[in-house]
Amino acid sequence: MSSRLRPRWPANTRAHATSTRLPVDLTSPPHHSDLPELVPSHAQRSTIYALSTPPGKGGVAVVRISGPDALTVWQRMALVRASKGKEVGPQPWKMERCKIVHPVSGEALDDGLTVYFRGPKSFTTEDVLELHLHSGRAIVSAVLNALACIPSLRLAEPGEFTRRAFEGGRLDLTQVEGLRDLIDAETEVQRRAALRVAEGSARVHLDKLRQEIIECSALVEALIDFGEGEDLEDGVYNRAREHVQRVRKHIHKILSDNRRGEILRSGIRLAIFGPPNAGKSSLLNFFARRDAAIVTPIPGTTRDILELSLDIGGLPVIVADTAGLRQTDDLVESIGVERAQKAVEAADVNILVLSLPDIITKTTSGPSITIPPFVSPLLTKDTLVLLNKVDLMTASDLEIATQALLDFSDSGHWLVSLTKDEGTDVFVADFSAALRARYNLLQEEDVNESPLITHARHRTHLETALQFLDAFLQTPFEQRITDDVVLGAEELRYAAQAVGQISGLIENEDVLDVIFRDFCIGK
Ligand SMILES: Nc1nc2c(ncn2[C@@H]2O[C@H](COP(=O)(O)OP(=O)(O)OP(=O)(O)O)[C@@H](O)[C@H]2O)c(=O)[nH]1
Ligand SMILES: [K+]
Ligand SMILES: [Mg+2]
Repeated sequence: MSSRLRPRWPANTRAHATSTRLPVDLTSPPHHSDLPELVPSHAQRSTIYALSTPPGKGGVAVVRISGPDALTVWQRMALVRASKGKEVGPQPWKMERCKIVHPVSGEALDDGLTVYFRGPKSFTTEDVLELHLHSGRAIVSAVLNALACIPSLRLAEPGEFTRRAFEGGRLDLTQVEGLRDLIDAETEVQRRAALRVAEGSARVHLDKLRQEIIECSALVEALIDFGEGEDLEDGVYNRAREHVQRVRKHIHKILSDNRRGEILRSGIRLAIFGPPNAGKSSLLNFFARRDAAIVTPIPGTTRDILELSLDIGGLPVIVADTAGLRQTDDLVESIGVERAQKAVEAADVNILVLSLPDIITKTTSGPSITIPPFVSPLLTKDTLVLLNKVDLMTASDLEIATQALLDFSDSGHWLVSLTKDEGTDVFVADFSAALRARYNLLQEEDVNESPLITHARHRTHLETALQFLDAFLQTPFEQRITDDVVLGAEELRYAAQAVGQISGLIENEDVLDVIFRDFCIGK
């Protein structure tokens, strides 16, 4: 065996590799084991506590305690009536009625319930105690103050319970994000998608992907171990190459998802646009079911963009009402028109509102539709079109108009009267169906096909992985022999590492801090 290749991961290969060949410099060192140690020693851990339910008056408040002294807290603060012959101690995973008392004075603070979760079978994987109290300001603050009297305890940081669950290996980072998205979910679609991720759908998928890359790198490493100089088996190398090509294709497919997961998580950006007085603000108010925007018969009423986060047919949609598009000398209005154009370009979905009587013209050769000049540049094949004010049309005019509309829009158009509430039911049903179709949510079950990328962070790491795989594929076999097979294996390792980072393997502290900071205290 070549002595140059014998040490599998010489300390200097990384420096060589990152400075000359690799597309991205990952500052973390290459890992020898596939699964870096995630579980830190619990020995020096402090015991944390916090109120885990919203503060204020209510049925129940839950104070959560996690860490090595959870049991001590039970012993000092939970007064259980001991039945004869029974040993007094918490029965793990069972709710027990007790008096909650002050650990120093012994004064009764509340009559409540406790549950003791013995680690590692708990949310944080540590010993966890839950105190279920009556929810009231004085009760909760008395109990929190009492806990503060136990010297080894401290108040939890935001998201610290979840962070411990992550560090204990109970959740990977996608599950942590899924859990946060679940709590933040405002629509059915968001709730279902987040629940799937929290349950580990992305974790499983990514784990498999990472394993596949590791298998590729094992094949290449086999060459390093057994290859004899010029006689390296090209069969093995080609097998690895084919395998890498498959993985590359898979990642590429995940990345070409039209940002579906991210859009569903943060909301579909919908811009309402059209000429003045078409009924754009009326449409926003219709979606919102309240008078959110000013509606008047004066053209140019809306000047600035008005955005609302709404639930439309179970989908999260951020709806923007915009200024009517027209040529104007009014400075304020012209800024509004400019903003409207930008909003249309930035939106995920656009809906054009037109006043039907205003766009139908009767010519000698029959009726025709005229799209106002300011509007037509923004009209694309994906634009949805709402033809409003049908109540102002006579039945015969409407029939003529319908004929003229046949080939009007690829993505669908609807005839409505927003003031008379005509055609609006069909419109809402069709409109949300069109959105669902666009985001692959045709059936309820399709949500179970939850998107893999729900955060920009995931996309970044997958793109990095793709770059490493490409770097590997760029070098042909012949060059590998004379060049450096170790480098090829390393490129694959970096790719595996990048995928692993999505799950939180070797994610850096700053990134973790940002992710957990968005949780509230007690979660
Ligand atoms: N007859 C009739 N009038 C309508 C209908 N929808 C809206 N209108 C009226 O049309 C006028 C303009 O409506 P808006 O919602 O303010 O129109 P807009 O497109 O937001 O107008 P700008 O903000 O000025 O660009 C108001 O007087 C509405 O009451 C409809 O279906 N039928
Ligand atoms: K108006
Ligand atoms: Mg308006």
